[in-house]
Amino acid sequence: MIANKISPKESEESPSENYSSESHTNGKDEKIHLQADDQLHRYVQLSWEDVNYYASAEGKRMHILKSVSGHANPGEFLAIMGASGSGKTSLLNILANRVRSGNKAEMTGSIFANGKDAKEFNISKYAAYVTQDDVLLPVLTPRDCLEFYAKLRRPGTDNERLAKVEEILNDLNIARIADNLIGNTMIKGISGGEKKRVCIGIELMSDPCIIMLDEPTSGLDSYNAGVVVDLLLKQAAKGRTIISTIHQPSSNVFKKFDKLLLLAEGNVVYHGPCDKSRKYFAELGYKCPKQVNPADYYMRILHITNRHEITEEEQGKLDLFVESYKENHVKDTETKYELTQLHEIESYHPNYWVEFFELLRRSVKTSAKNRFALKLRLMMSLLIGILIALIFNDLGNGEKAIQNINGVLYMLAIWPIMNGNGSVIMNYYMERAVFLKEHDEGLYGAWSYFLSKNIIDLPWTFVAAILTNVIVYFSLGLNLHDGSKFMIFYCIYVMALQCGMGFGYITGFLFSTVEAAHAFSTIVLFPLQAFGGENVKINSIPISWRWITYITPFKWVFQGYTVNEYTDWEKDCDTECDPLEDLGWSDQQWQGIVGLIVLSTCVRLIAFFILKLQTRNRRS
Ligand SMILES: Nc1ncnc2c1ncn2[C@@H]1O[C@H](COP(=O)(O)OP(=O)(O)OP(=O)(O)O)[C@@H](O)[C@H]1O
Repeated sequence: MIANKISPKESEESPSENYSSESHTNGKDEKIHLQADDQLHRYVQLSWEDVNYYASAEGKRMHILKSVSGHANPGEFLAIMGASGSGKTSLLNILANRVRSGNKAEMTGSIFANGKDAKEFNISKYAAYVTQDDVLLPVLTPRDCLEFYAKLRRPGTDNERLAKVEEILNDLNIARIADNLIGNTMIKGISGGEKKRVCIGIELMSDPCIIMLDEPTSGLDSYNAGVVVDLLLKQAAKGRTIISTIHQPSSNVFKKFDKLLLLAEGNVVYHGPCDKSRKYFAELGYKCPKQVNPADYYMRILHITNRHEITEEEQGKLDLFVESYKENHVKDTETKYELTQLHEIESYHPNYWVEFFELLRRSVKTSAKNRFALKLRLMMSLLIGILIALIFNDLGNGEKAIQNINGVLYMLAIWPIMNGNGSVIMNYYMERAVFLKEHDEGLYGAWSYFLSKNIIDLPWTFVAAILTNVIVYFSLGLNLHDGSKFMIFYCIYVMALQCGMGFGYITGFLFSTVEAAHAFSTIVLFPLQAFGGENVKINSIPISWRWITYITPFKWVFQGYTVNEYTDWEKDCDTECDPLEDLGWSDQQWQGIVGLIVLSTCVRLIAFFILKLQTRNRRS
């Protein structure tokens, strides 16, 4: 075999943009050439030199990767193996350009793609990354997922996109289950191996030259692990470069890998053909018995019980492996594929409206397919309506009626705000991981996502509101002076739901766990209820605290309801009572409504600002 090392300088000097020199092969004609006019169809050899990675945690600086060098060829499957904590994922993330040097982490070294320094262009345009967790929406089908990605990642006509979806479904052997729900622990769906194939399919949608995968077989039985590896080998056979971290492969799976990179405590201890690894370790005095899985054997000999207190024996073994590798390793970058100079390519980006429309379409699908959530929401609205109607069954007359009506109206102010807030938090956390992944990948922007969420919320708020409103309003006989009274009441209720949802978005976007979001929204909304005008009269709130009445949605909703109810009120009242004056506000209907609109708008703008800030921080 011919060992060679090609510097980026050499490649730049290459006259025909062909970076591979004649010395690569016995003759140029043996190379597999690029398909004509297909810019995406590049064969990419990734190599990395002297990569060091340091990270700080709890005041300690750790040297995670120690002068790691290596390469991955097009048409080959490179498996990165090593004990837990050896640095496999760190290396993969660095190669995928997912690690930035900063306060807590520092990375040195160079990465080249076909000889060109990856700092000079964005390697992620050529590479796809499949995370260890399957980040998918459980209520969609594999076809839904692929079609969504096809729309946002692929140029061309709809027919061409659909043809690509079919091609990938067939390639990955998931056409048979393409219309089944993906599922999760609550919803019965496709198997773990099939989910992993959907994740790979999603990445194939952008025709990547390199596919990087973080432990794609973890959690799968040996049969399914074999299926996933076979499918990846099929992709390698098309000239793609496959780099994958692998945890405990079976012997059957192990022998399928073309190349192996073994890490121990951040050091490379073997990098070369997988089938030659047995011989290599045998020569060092560590002969893997015939009937033993080499992957298990290597893990055993490389195992370190406690990396903070390495024993002498462990250190001796580690030194032997590291030094032997340094002395004996011969770099073999020969490949049968034509390697051309890479340059920055423009990824396909549809305009905002396409992003928005596709997100909206997906939200409609997820809402329609999530029948349980839909039924639950409707049942809740119905039950709350019936409960309030039963509790306030007899409103009475005079001052008693005022007290009861205030009570029922205040409950109808609290419920939609709390309900809107809670439902948004629950919904957002169900899809948060998917949103963040897709946004990080640049599939769509925060604006398209936020707008689509706000639009999809609308029909639900109208339906949920009408159920509760009709039951309560008519069974209790609230003000029916004319038809507009009910409509105003209904609109205020819908706006209250919308405002509550806005609060839900703020807390959802602020916190990374659903528990923290619920706790925070309770801490904020609960005290705000006290300033709504029913518990403590506005006039008796100290002046220095009165500003809170402007930012509490409960007050604006309650004011809107009460003005609507008590103007043209037809209940008997013995005393000279004026319920509105008593509450501390005028009979101007517009005040409550305008207050609510302004507050809802501010809340949504704040939510969007937080989302934008969070997503921008993540991307950078
Ligand atoms: N940003 C970071 N901050 C602190 N420690 C880190 C960071 N990145 C990696 N590490 C530490 O570096 C070591 C290697 O991590 P890495 O995830 O790369 O290992 P791994 O071989 O993939 O392990 P596993 O197989 O368990 O996933 C671990 O001890 C990990 O805790």
